[in-house]
Amino acid sequence: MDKSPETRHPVPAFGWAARDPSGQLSPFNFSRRETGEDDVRFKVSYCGICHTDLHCIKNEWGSANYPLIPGHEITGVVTEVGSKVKKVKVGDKVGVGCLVRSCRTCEHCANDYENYCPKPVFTYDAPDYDGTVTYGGYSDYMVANEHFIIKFPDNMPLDAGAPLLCAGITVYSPLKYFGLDVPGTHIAVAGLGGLGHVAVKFAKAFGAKVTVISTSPKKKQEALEHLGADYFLVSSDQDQLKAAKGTMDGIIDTISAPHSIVSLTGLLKPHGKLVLVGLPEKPLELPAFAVVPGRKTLAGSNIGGLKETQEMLDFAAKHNITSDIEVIPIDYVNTAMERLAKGDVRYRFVIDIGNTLAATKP
Ligand SMILES: NC(=O)c1ccc[n+]([C@@H]2O[C@H](COP(=O)([O-])OP(=O)(O)OC[C@H]3O[C@@H](n4cnc5c(N)ncnc54)[C@H](O)[C@@H]3O)[C@@H](O)[C@H]2O)c1
Ligand SMILES: [Zn+2]
Ligand SMILES: [Zn+2]
Repeated sequence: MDKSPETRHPVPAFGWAARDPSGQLSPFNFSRRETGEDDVRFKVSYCGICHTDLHCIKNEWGSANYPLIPGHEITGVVTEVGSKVKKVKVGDKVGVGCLVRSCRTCEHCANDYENYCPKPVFTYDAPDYDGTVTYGGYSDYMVANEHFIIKFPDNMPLDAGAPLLCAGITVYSPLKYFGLDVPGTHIAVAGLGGLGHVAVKFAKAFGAKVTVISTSPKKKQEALEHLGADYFLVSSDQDQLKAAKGTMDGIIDTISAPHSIVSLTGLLKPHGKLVLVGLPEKPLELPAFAVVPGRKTLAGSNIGGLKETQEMLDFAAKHNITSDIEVIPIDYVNTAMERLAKGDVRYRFVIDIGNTLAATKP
């Protein structure tokens, strides 16, 4: 097989790629496949910057292959559909999240959990079934099988809606699955970044009482007044942790860096559930005493299936939930990554691909 990214497929494409673990992104010519009979092609309008993009371009999980075009919160407008496509038509507003293929035959795919398929193809830096590598949404056009296309409701904006395709579903899915979507439940959200701030919005929409757990006291006023959280807890404040001990039904842990599990499980009621969605690059320490007394559950959750992603987006549209975003041009992306590493973003960077990418083409 032709290994050159530029000529591997018939359709020329352009994006920004990282070339090595410095994570610096720069213009990159590559190629995409033609629109197959089950495929949808769309012009990318916006792409969110997930912390996973940052972990990946810097090879923090040790699995990166370069050149790597990140981006899995991708929205745009359909430009071409294959002959068998029924879901959408040219001109429709659509999105693609973290997955672009799965086996579609295993028990997990059959149960709409493509995200737990043993043969998933992630949207970037993943081997596709034809042996080529996937490239993400910091690029001009996307092409994907219609099953992996999410339809955008009319009132859901393509910019502030984009982060829901990863951040949104990643927190919505565990709230539902672990029974934390019940009115009156006390939920904590640990880490108030891209995932965390939408977790607060979904938990409030489910009728929960919400505590934000953050390292930064500076975020308190905004969490309470703007995001609608009920309480705010500074994770380093032992007195506050003590006062909140044993009060929570569930915690969605979105923290991207190594941190203490035991100080979080201590906040749970007996039978409470701590659900990890953040993916720090180093192992977390788990003393048995964190979960055995009180029969607590420590669980994980990874994005969501396609049916649930559509359900999440429709729910968000109905409840006016979008991400709080800072829209940036593509040539700001390296600065945005530095700021994201420091937690300096309210709360998601979204790249204006549609209006800024083409001008950077060499
Ligand atoms: N499981 C999944 O399906 C999934 C999906 C998307 C992202 N992720 C992972 O989730 C994590 C968060 O992603 P994001 O895009 O929201 O990142 P983000 O950088 O926007 O948010 C992370 C937040 O955690 C805060 N934080 C760091 N250390 C903390 C501590 N000790 N206590 C409290 N807060 C702390 C940061 O200040 C930041 O606000 C990343 O590791 C990412 O890779 C997982
Ligand atoms: Zn993501
Ligand atoms: Zn499968």
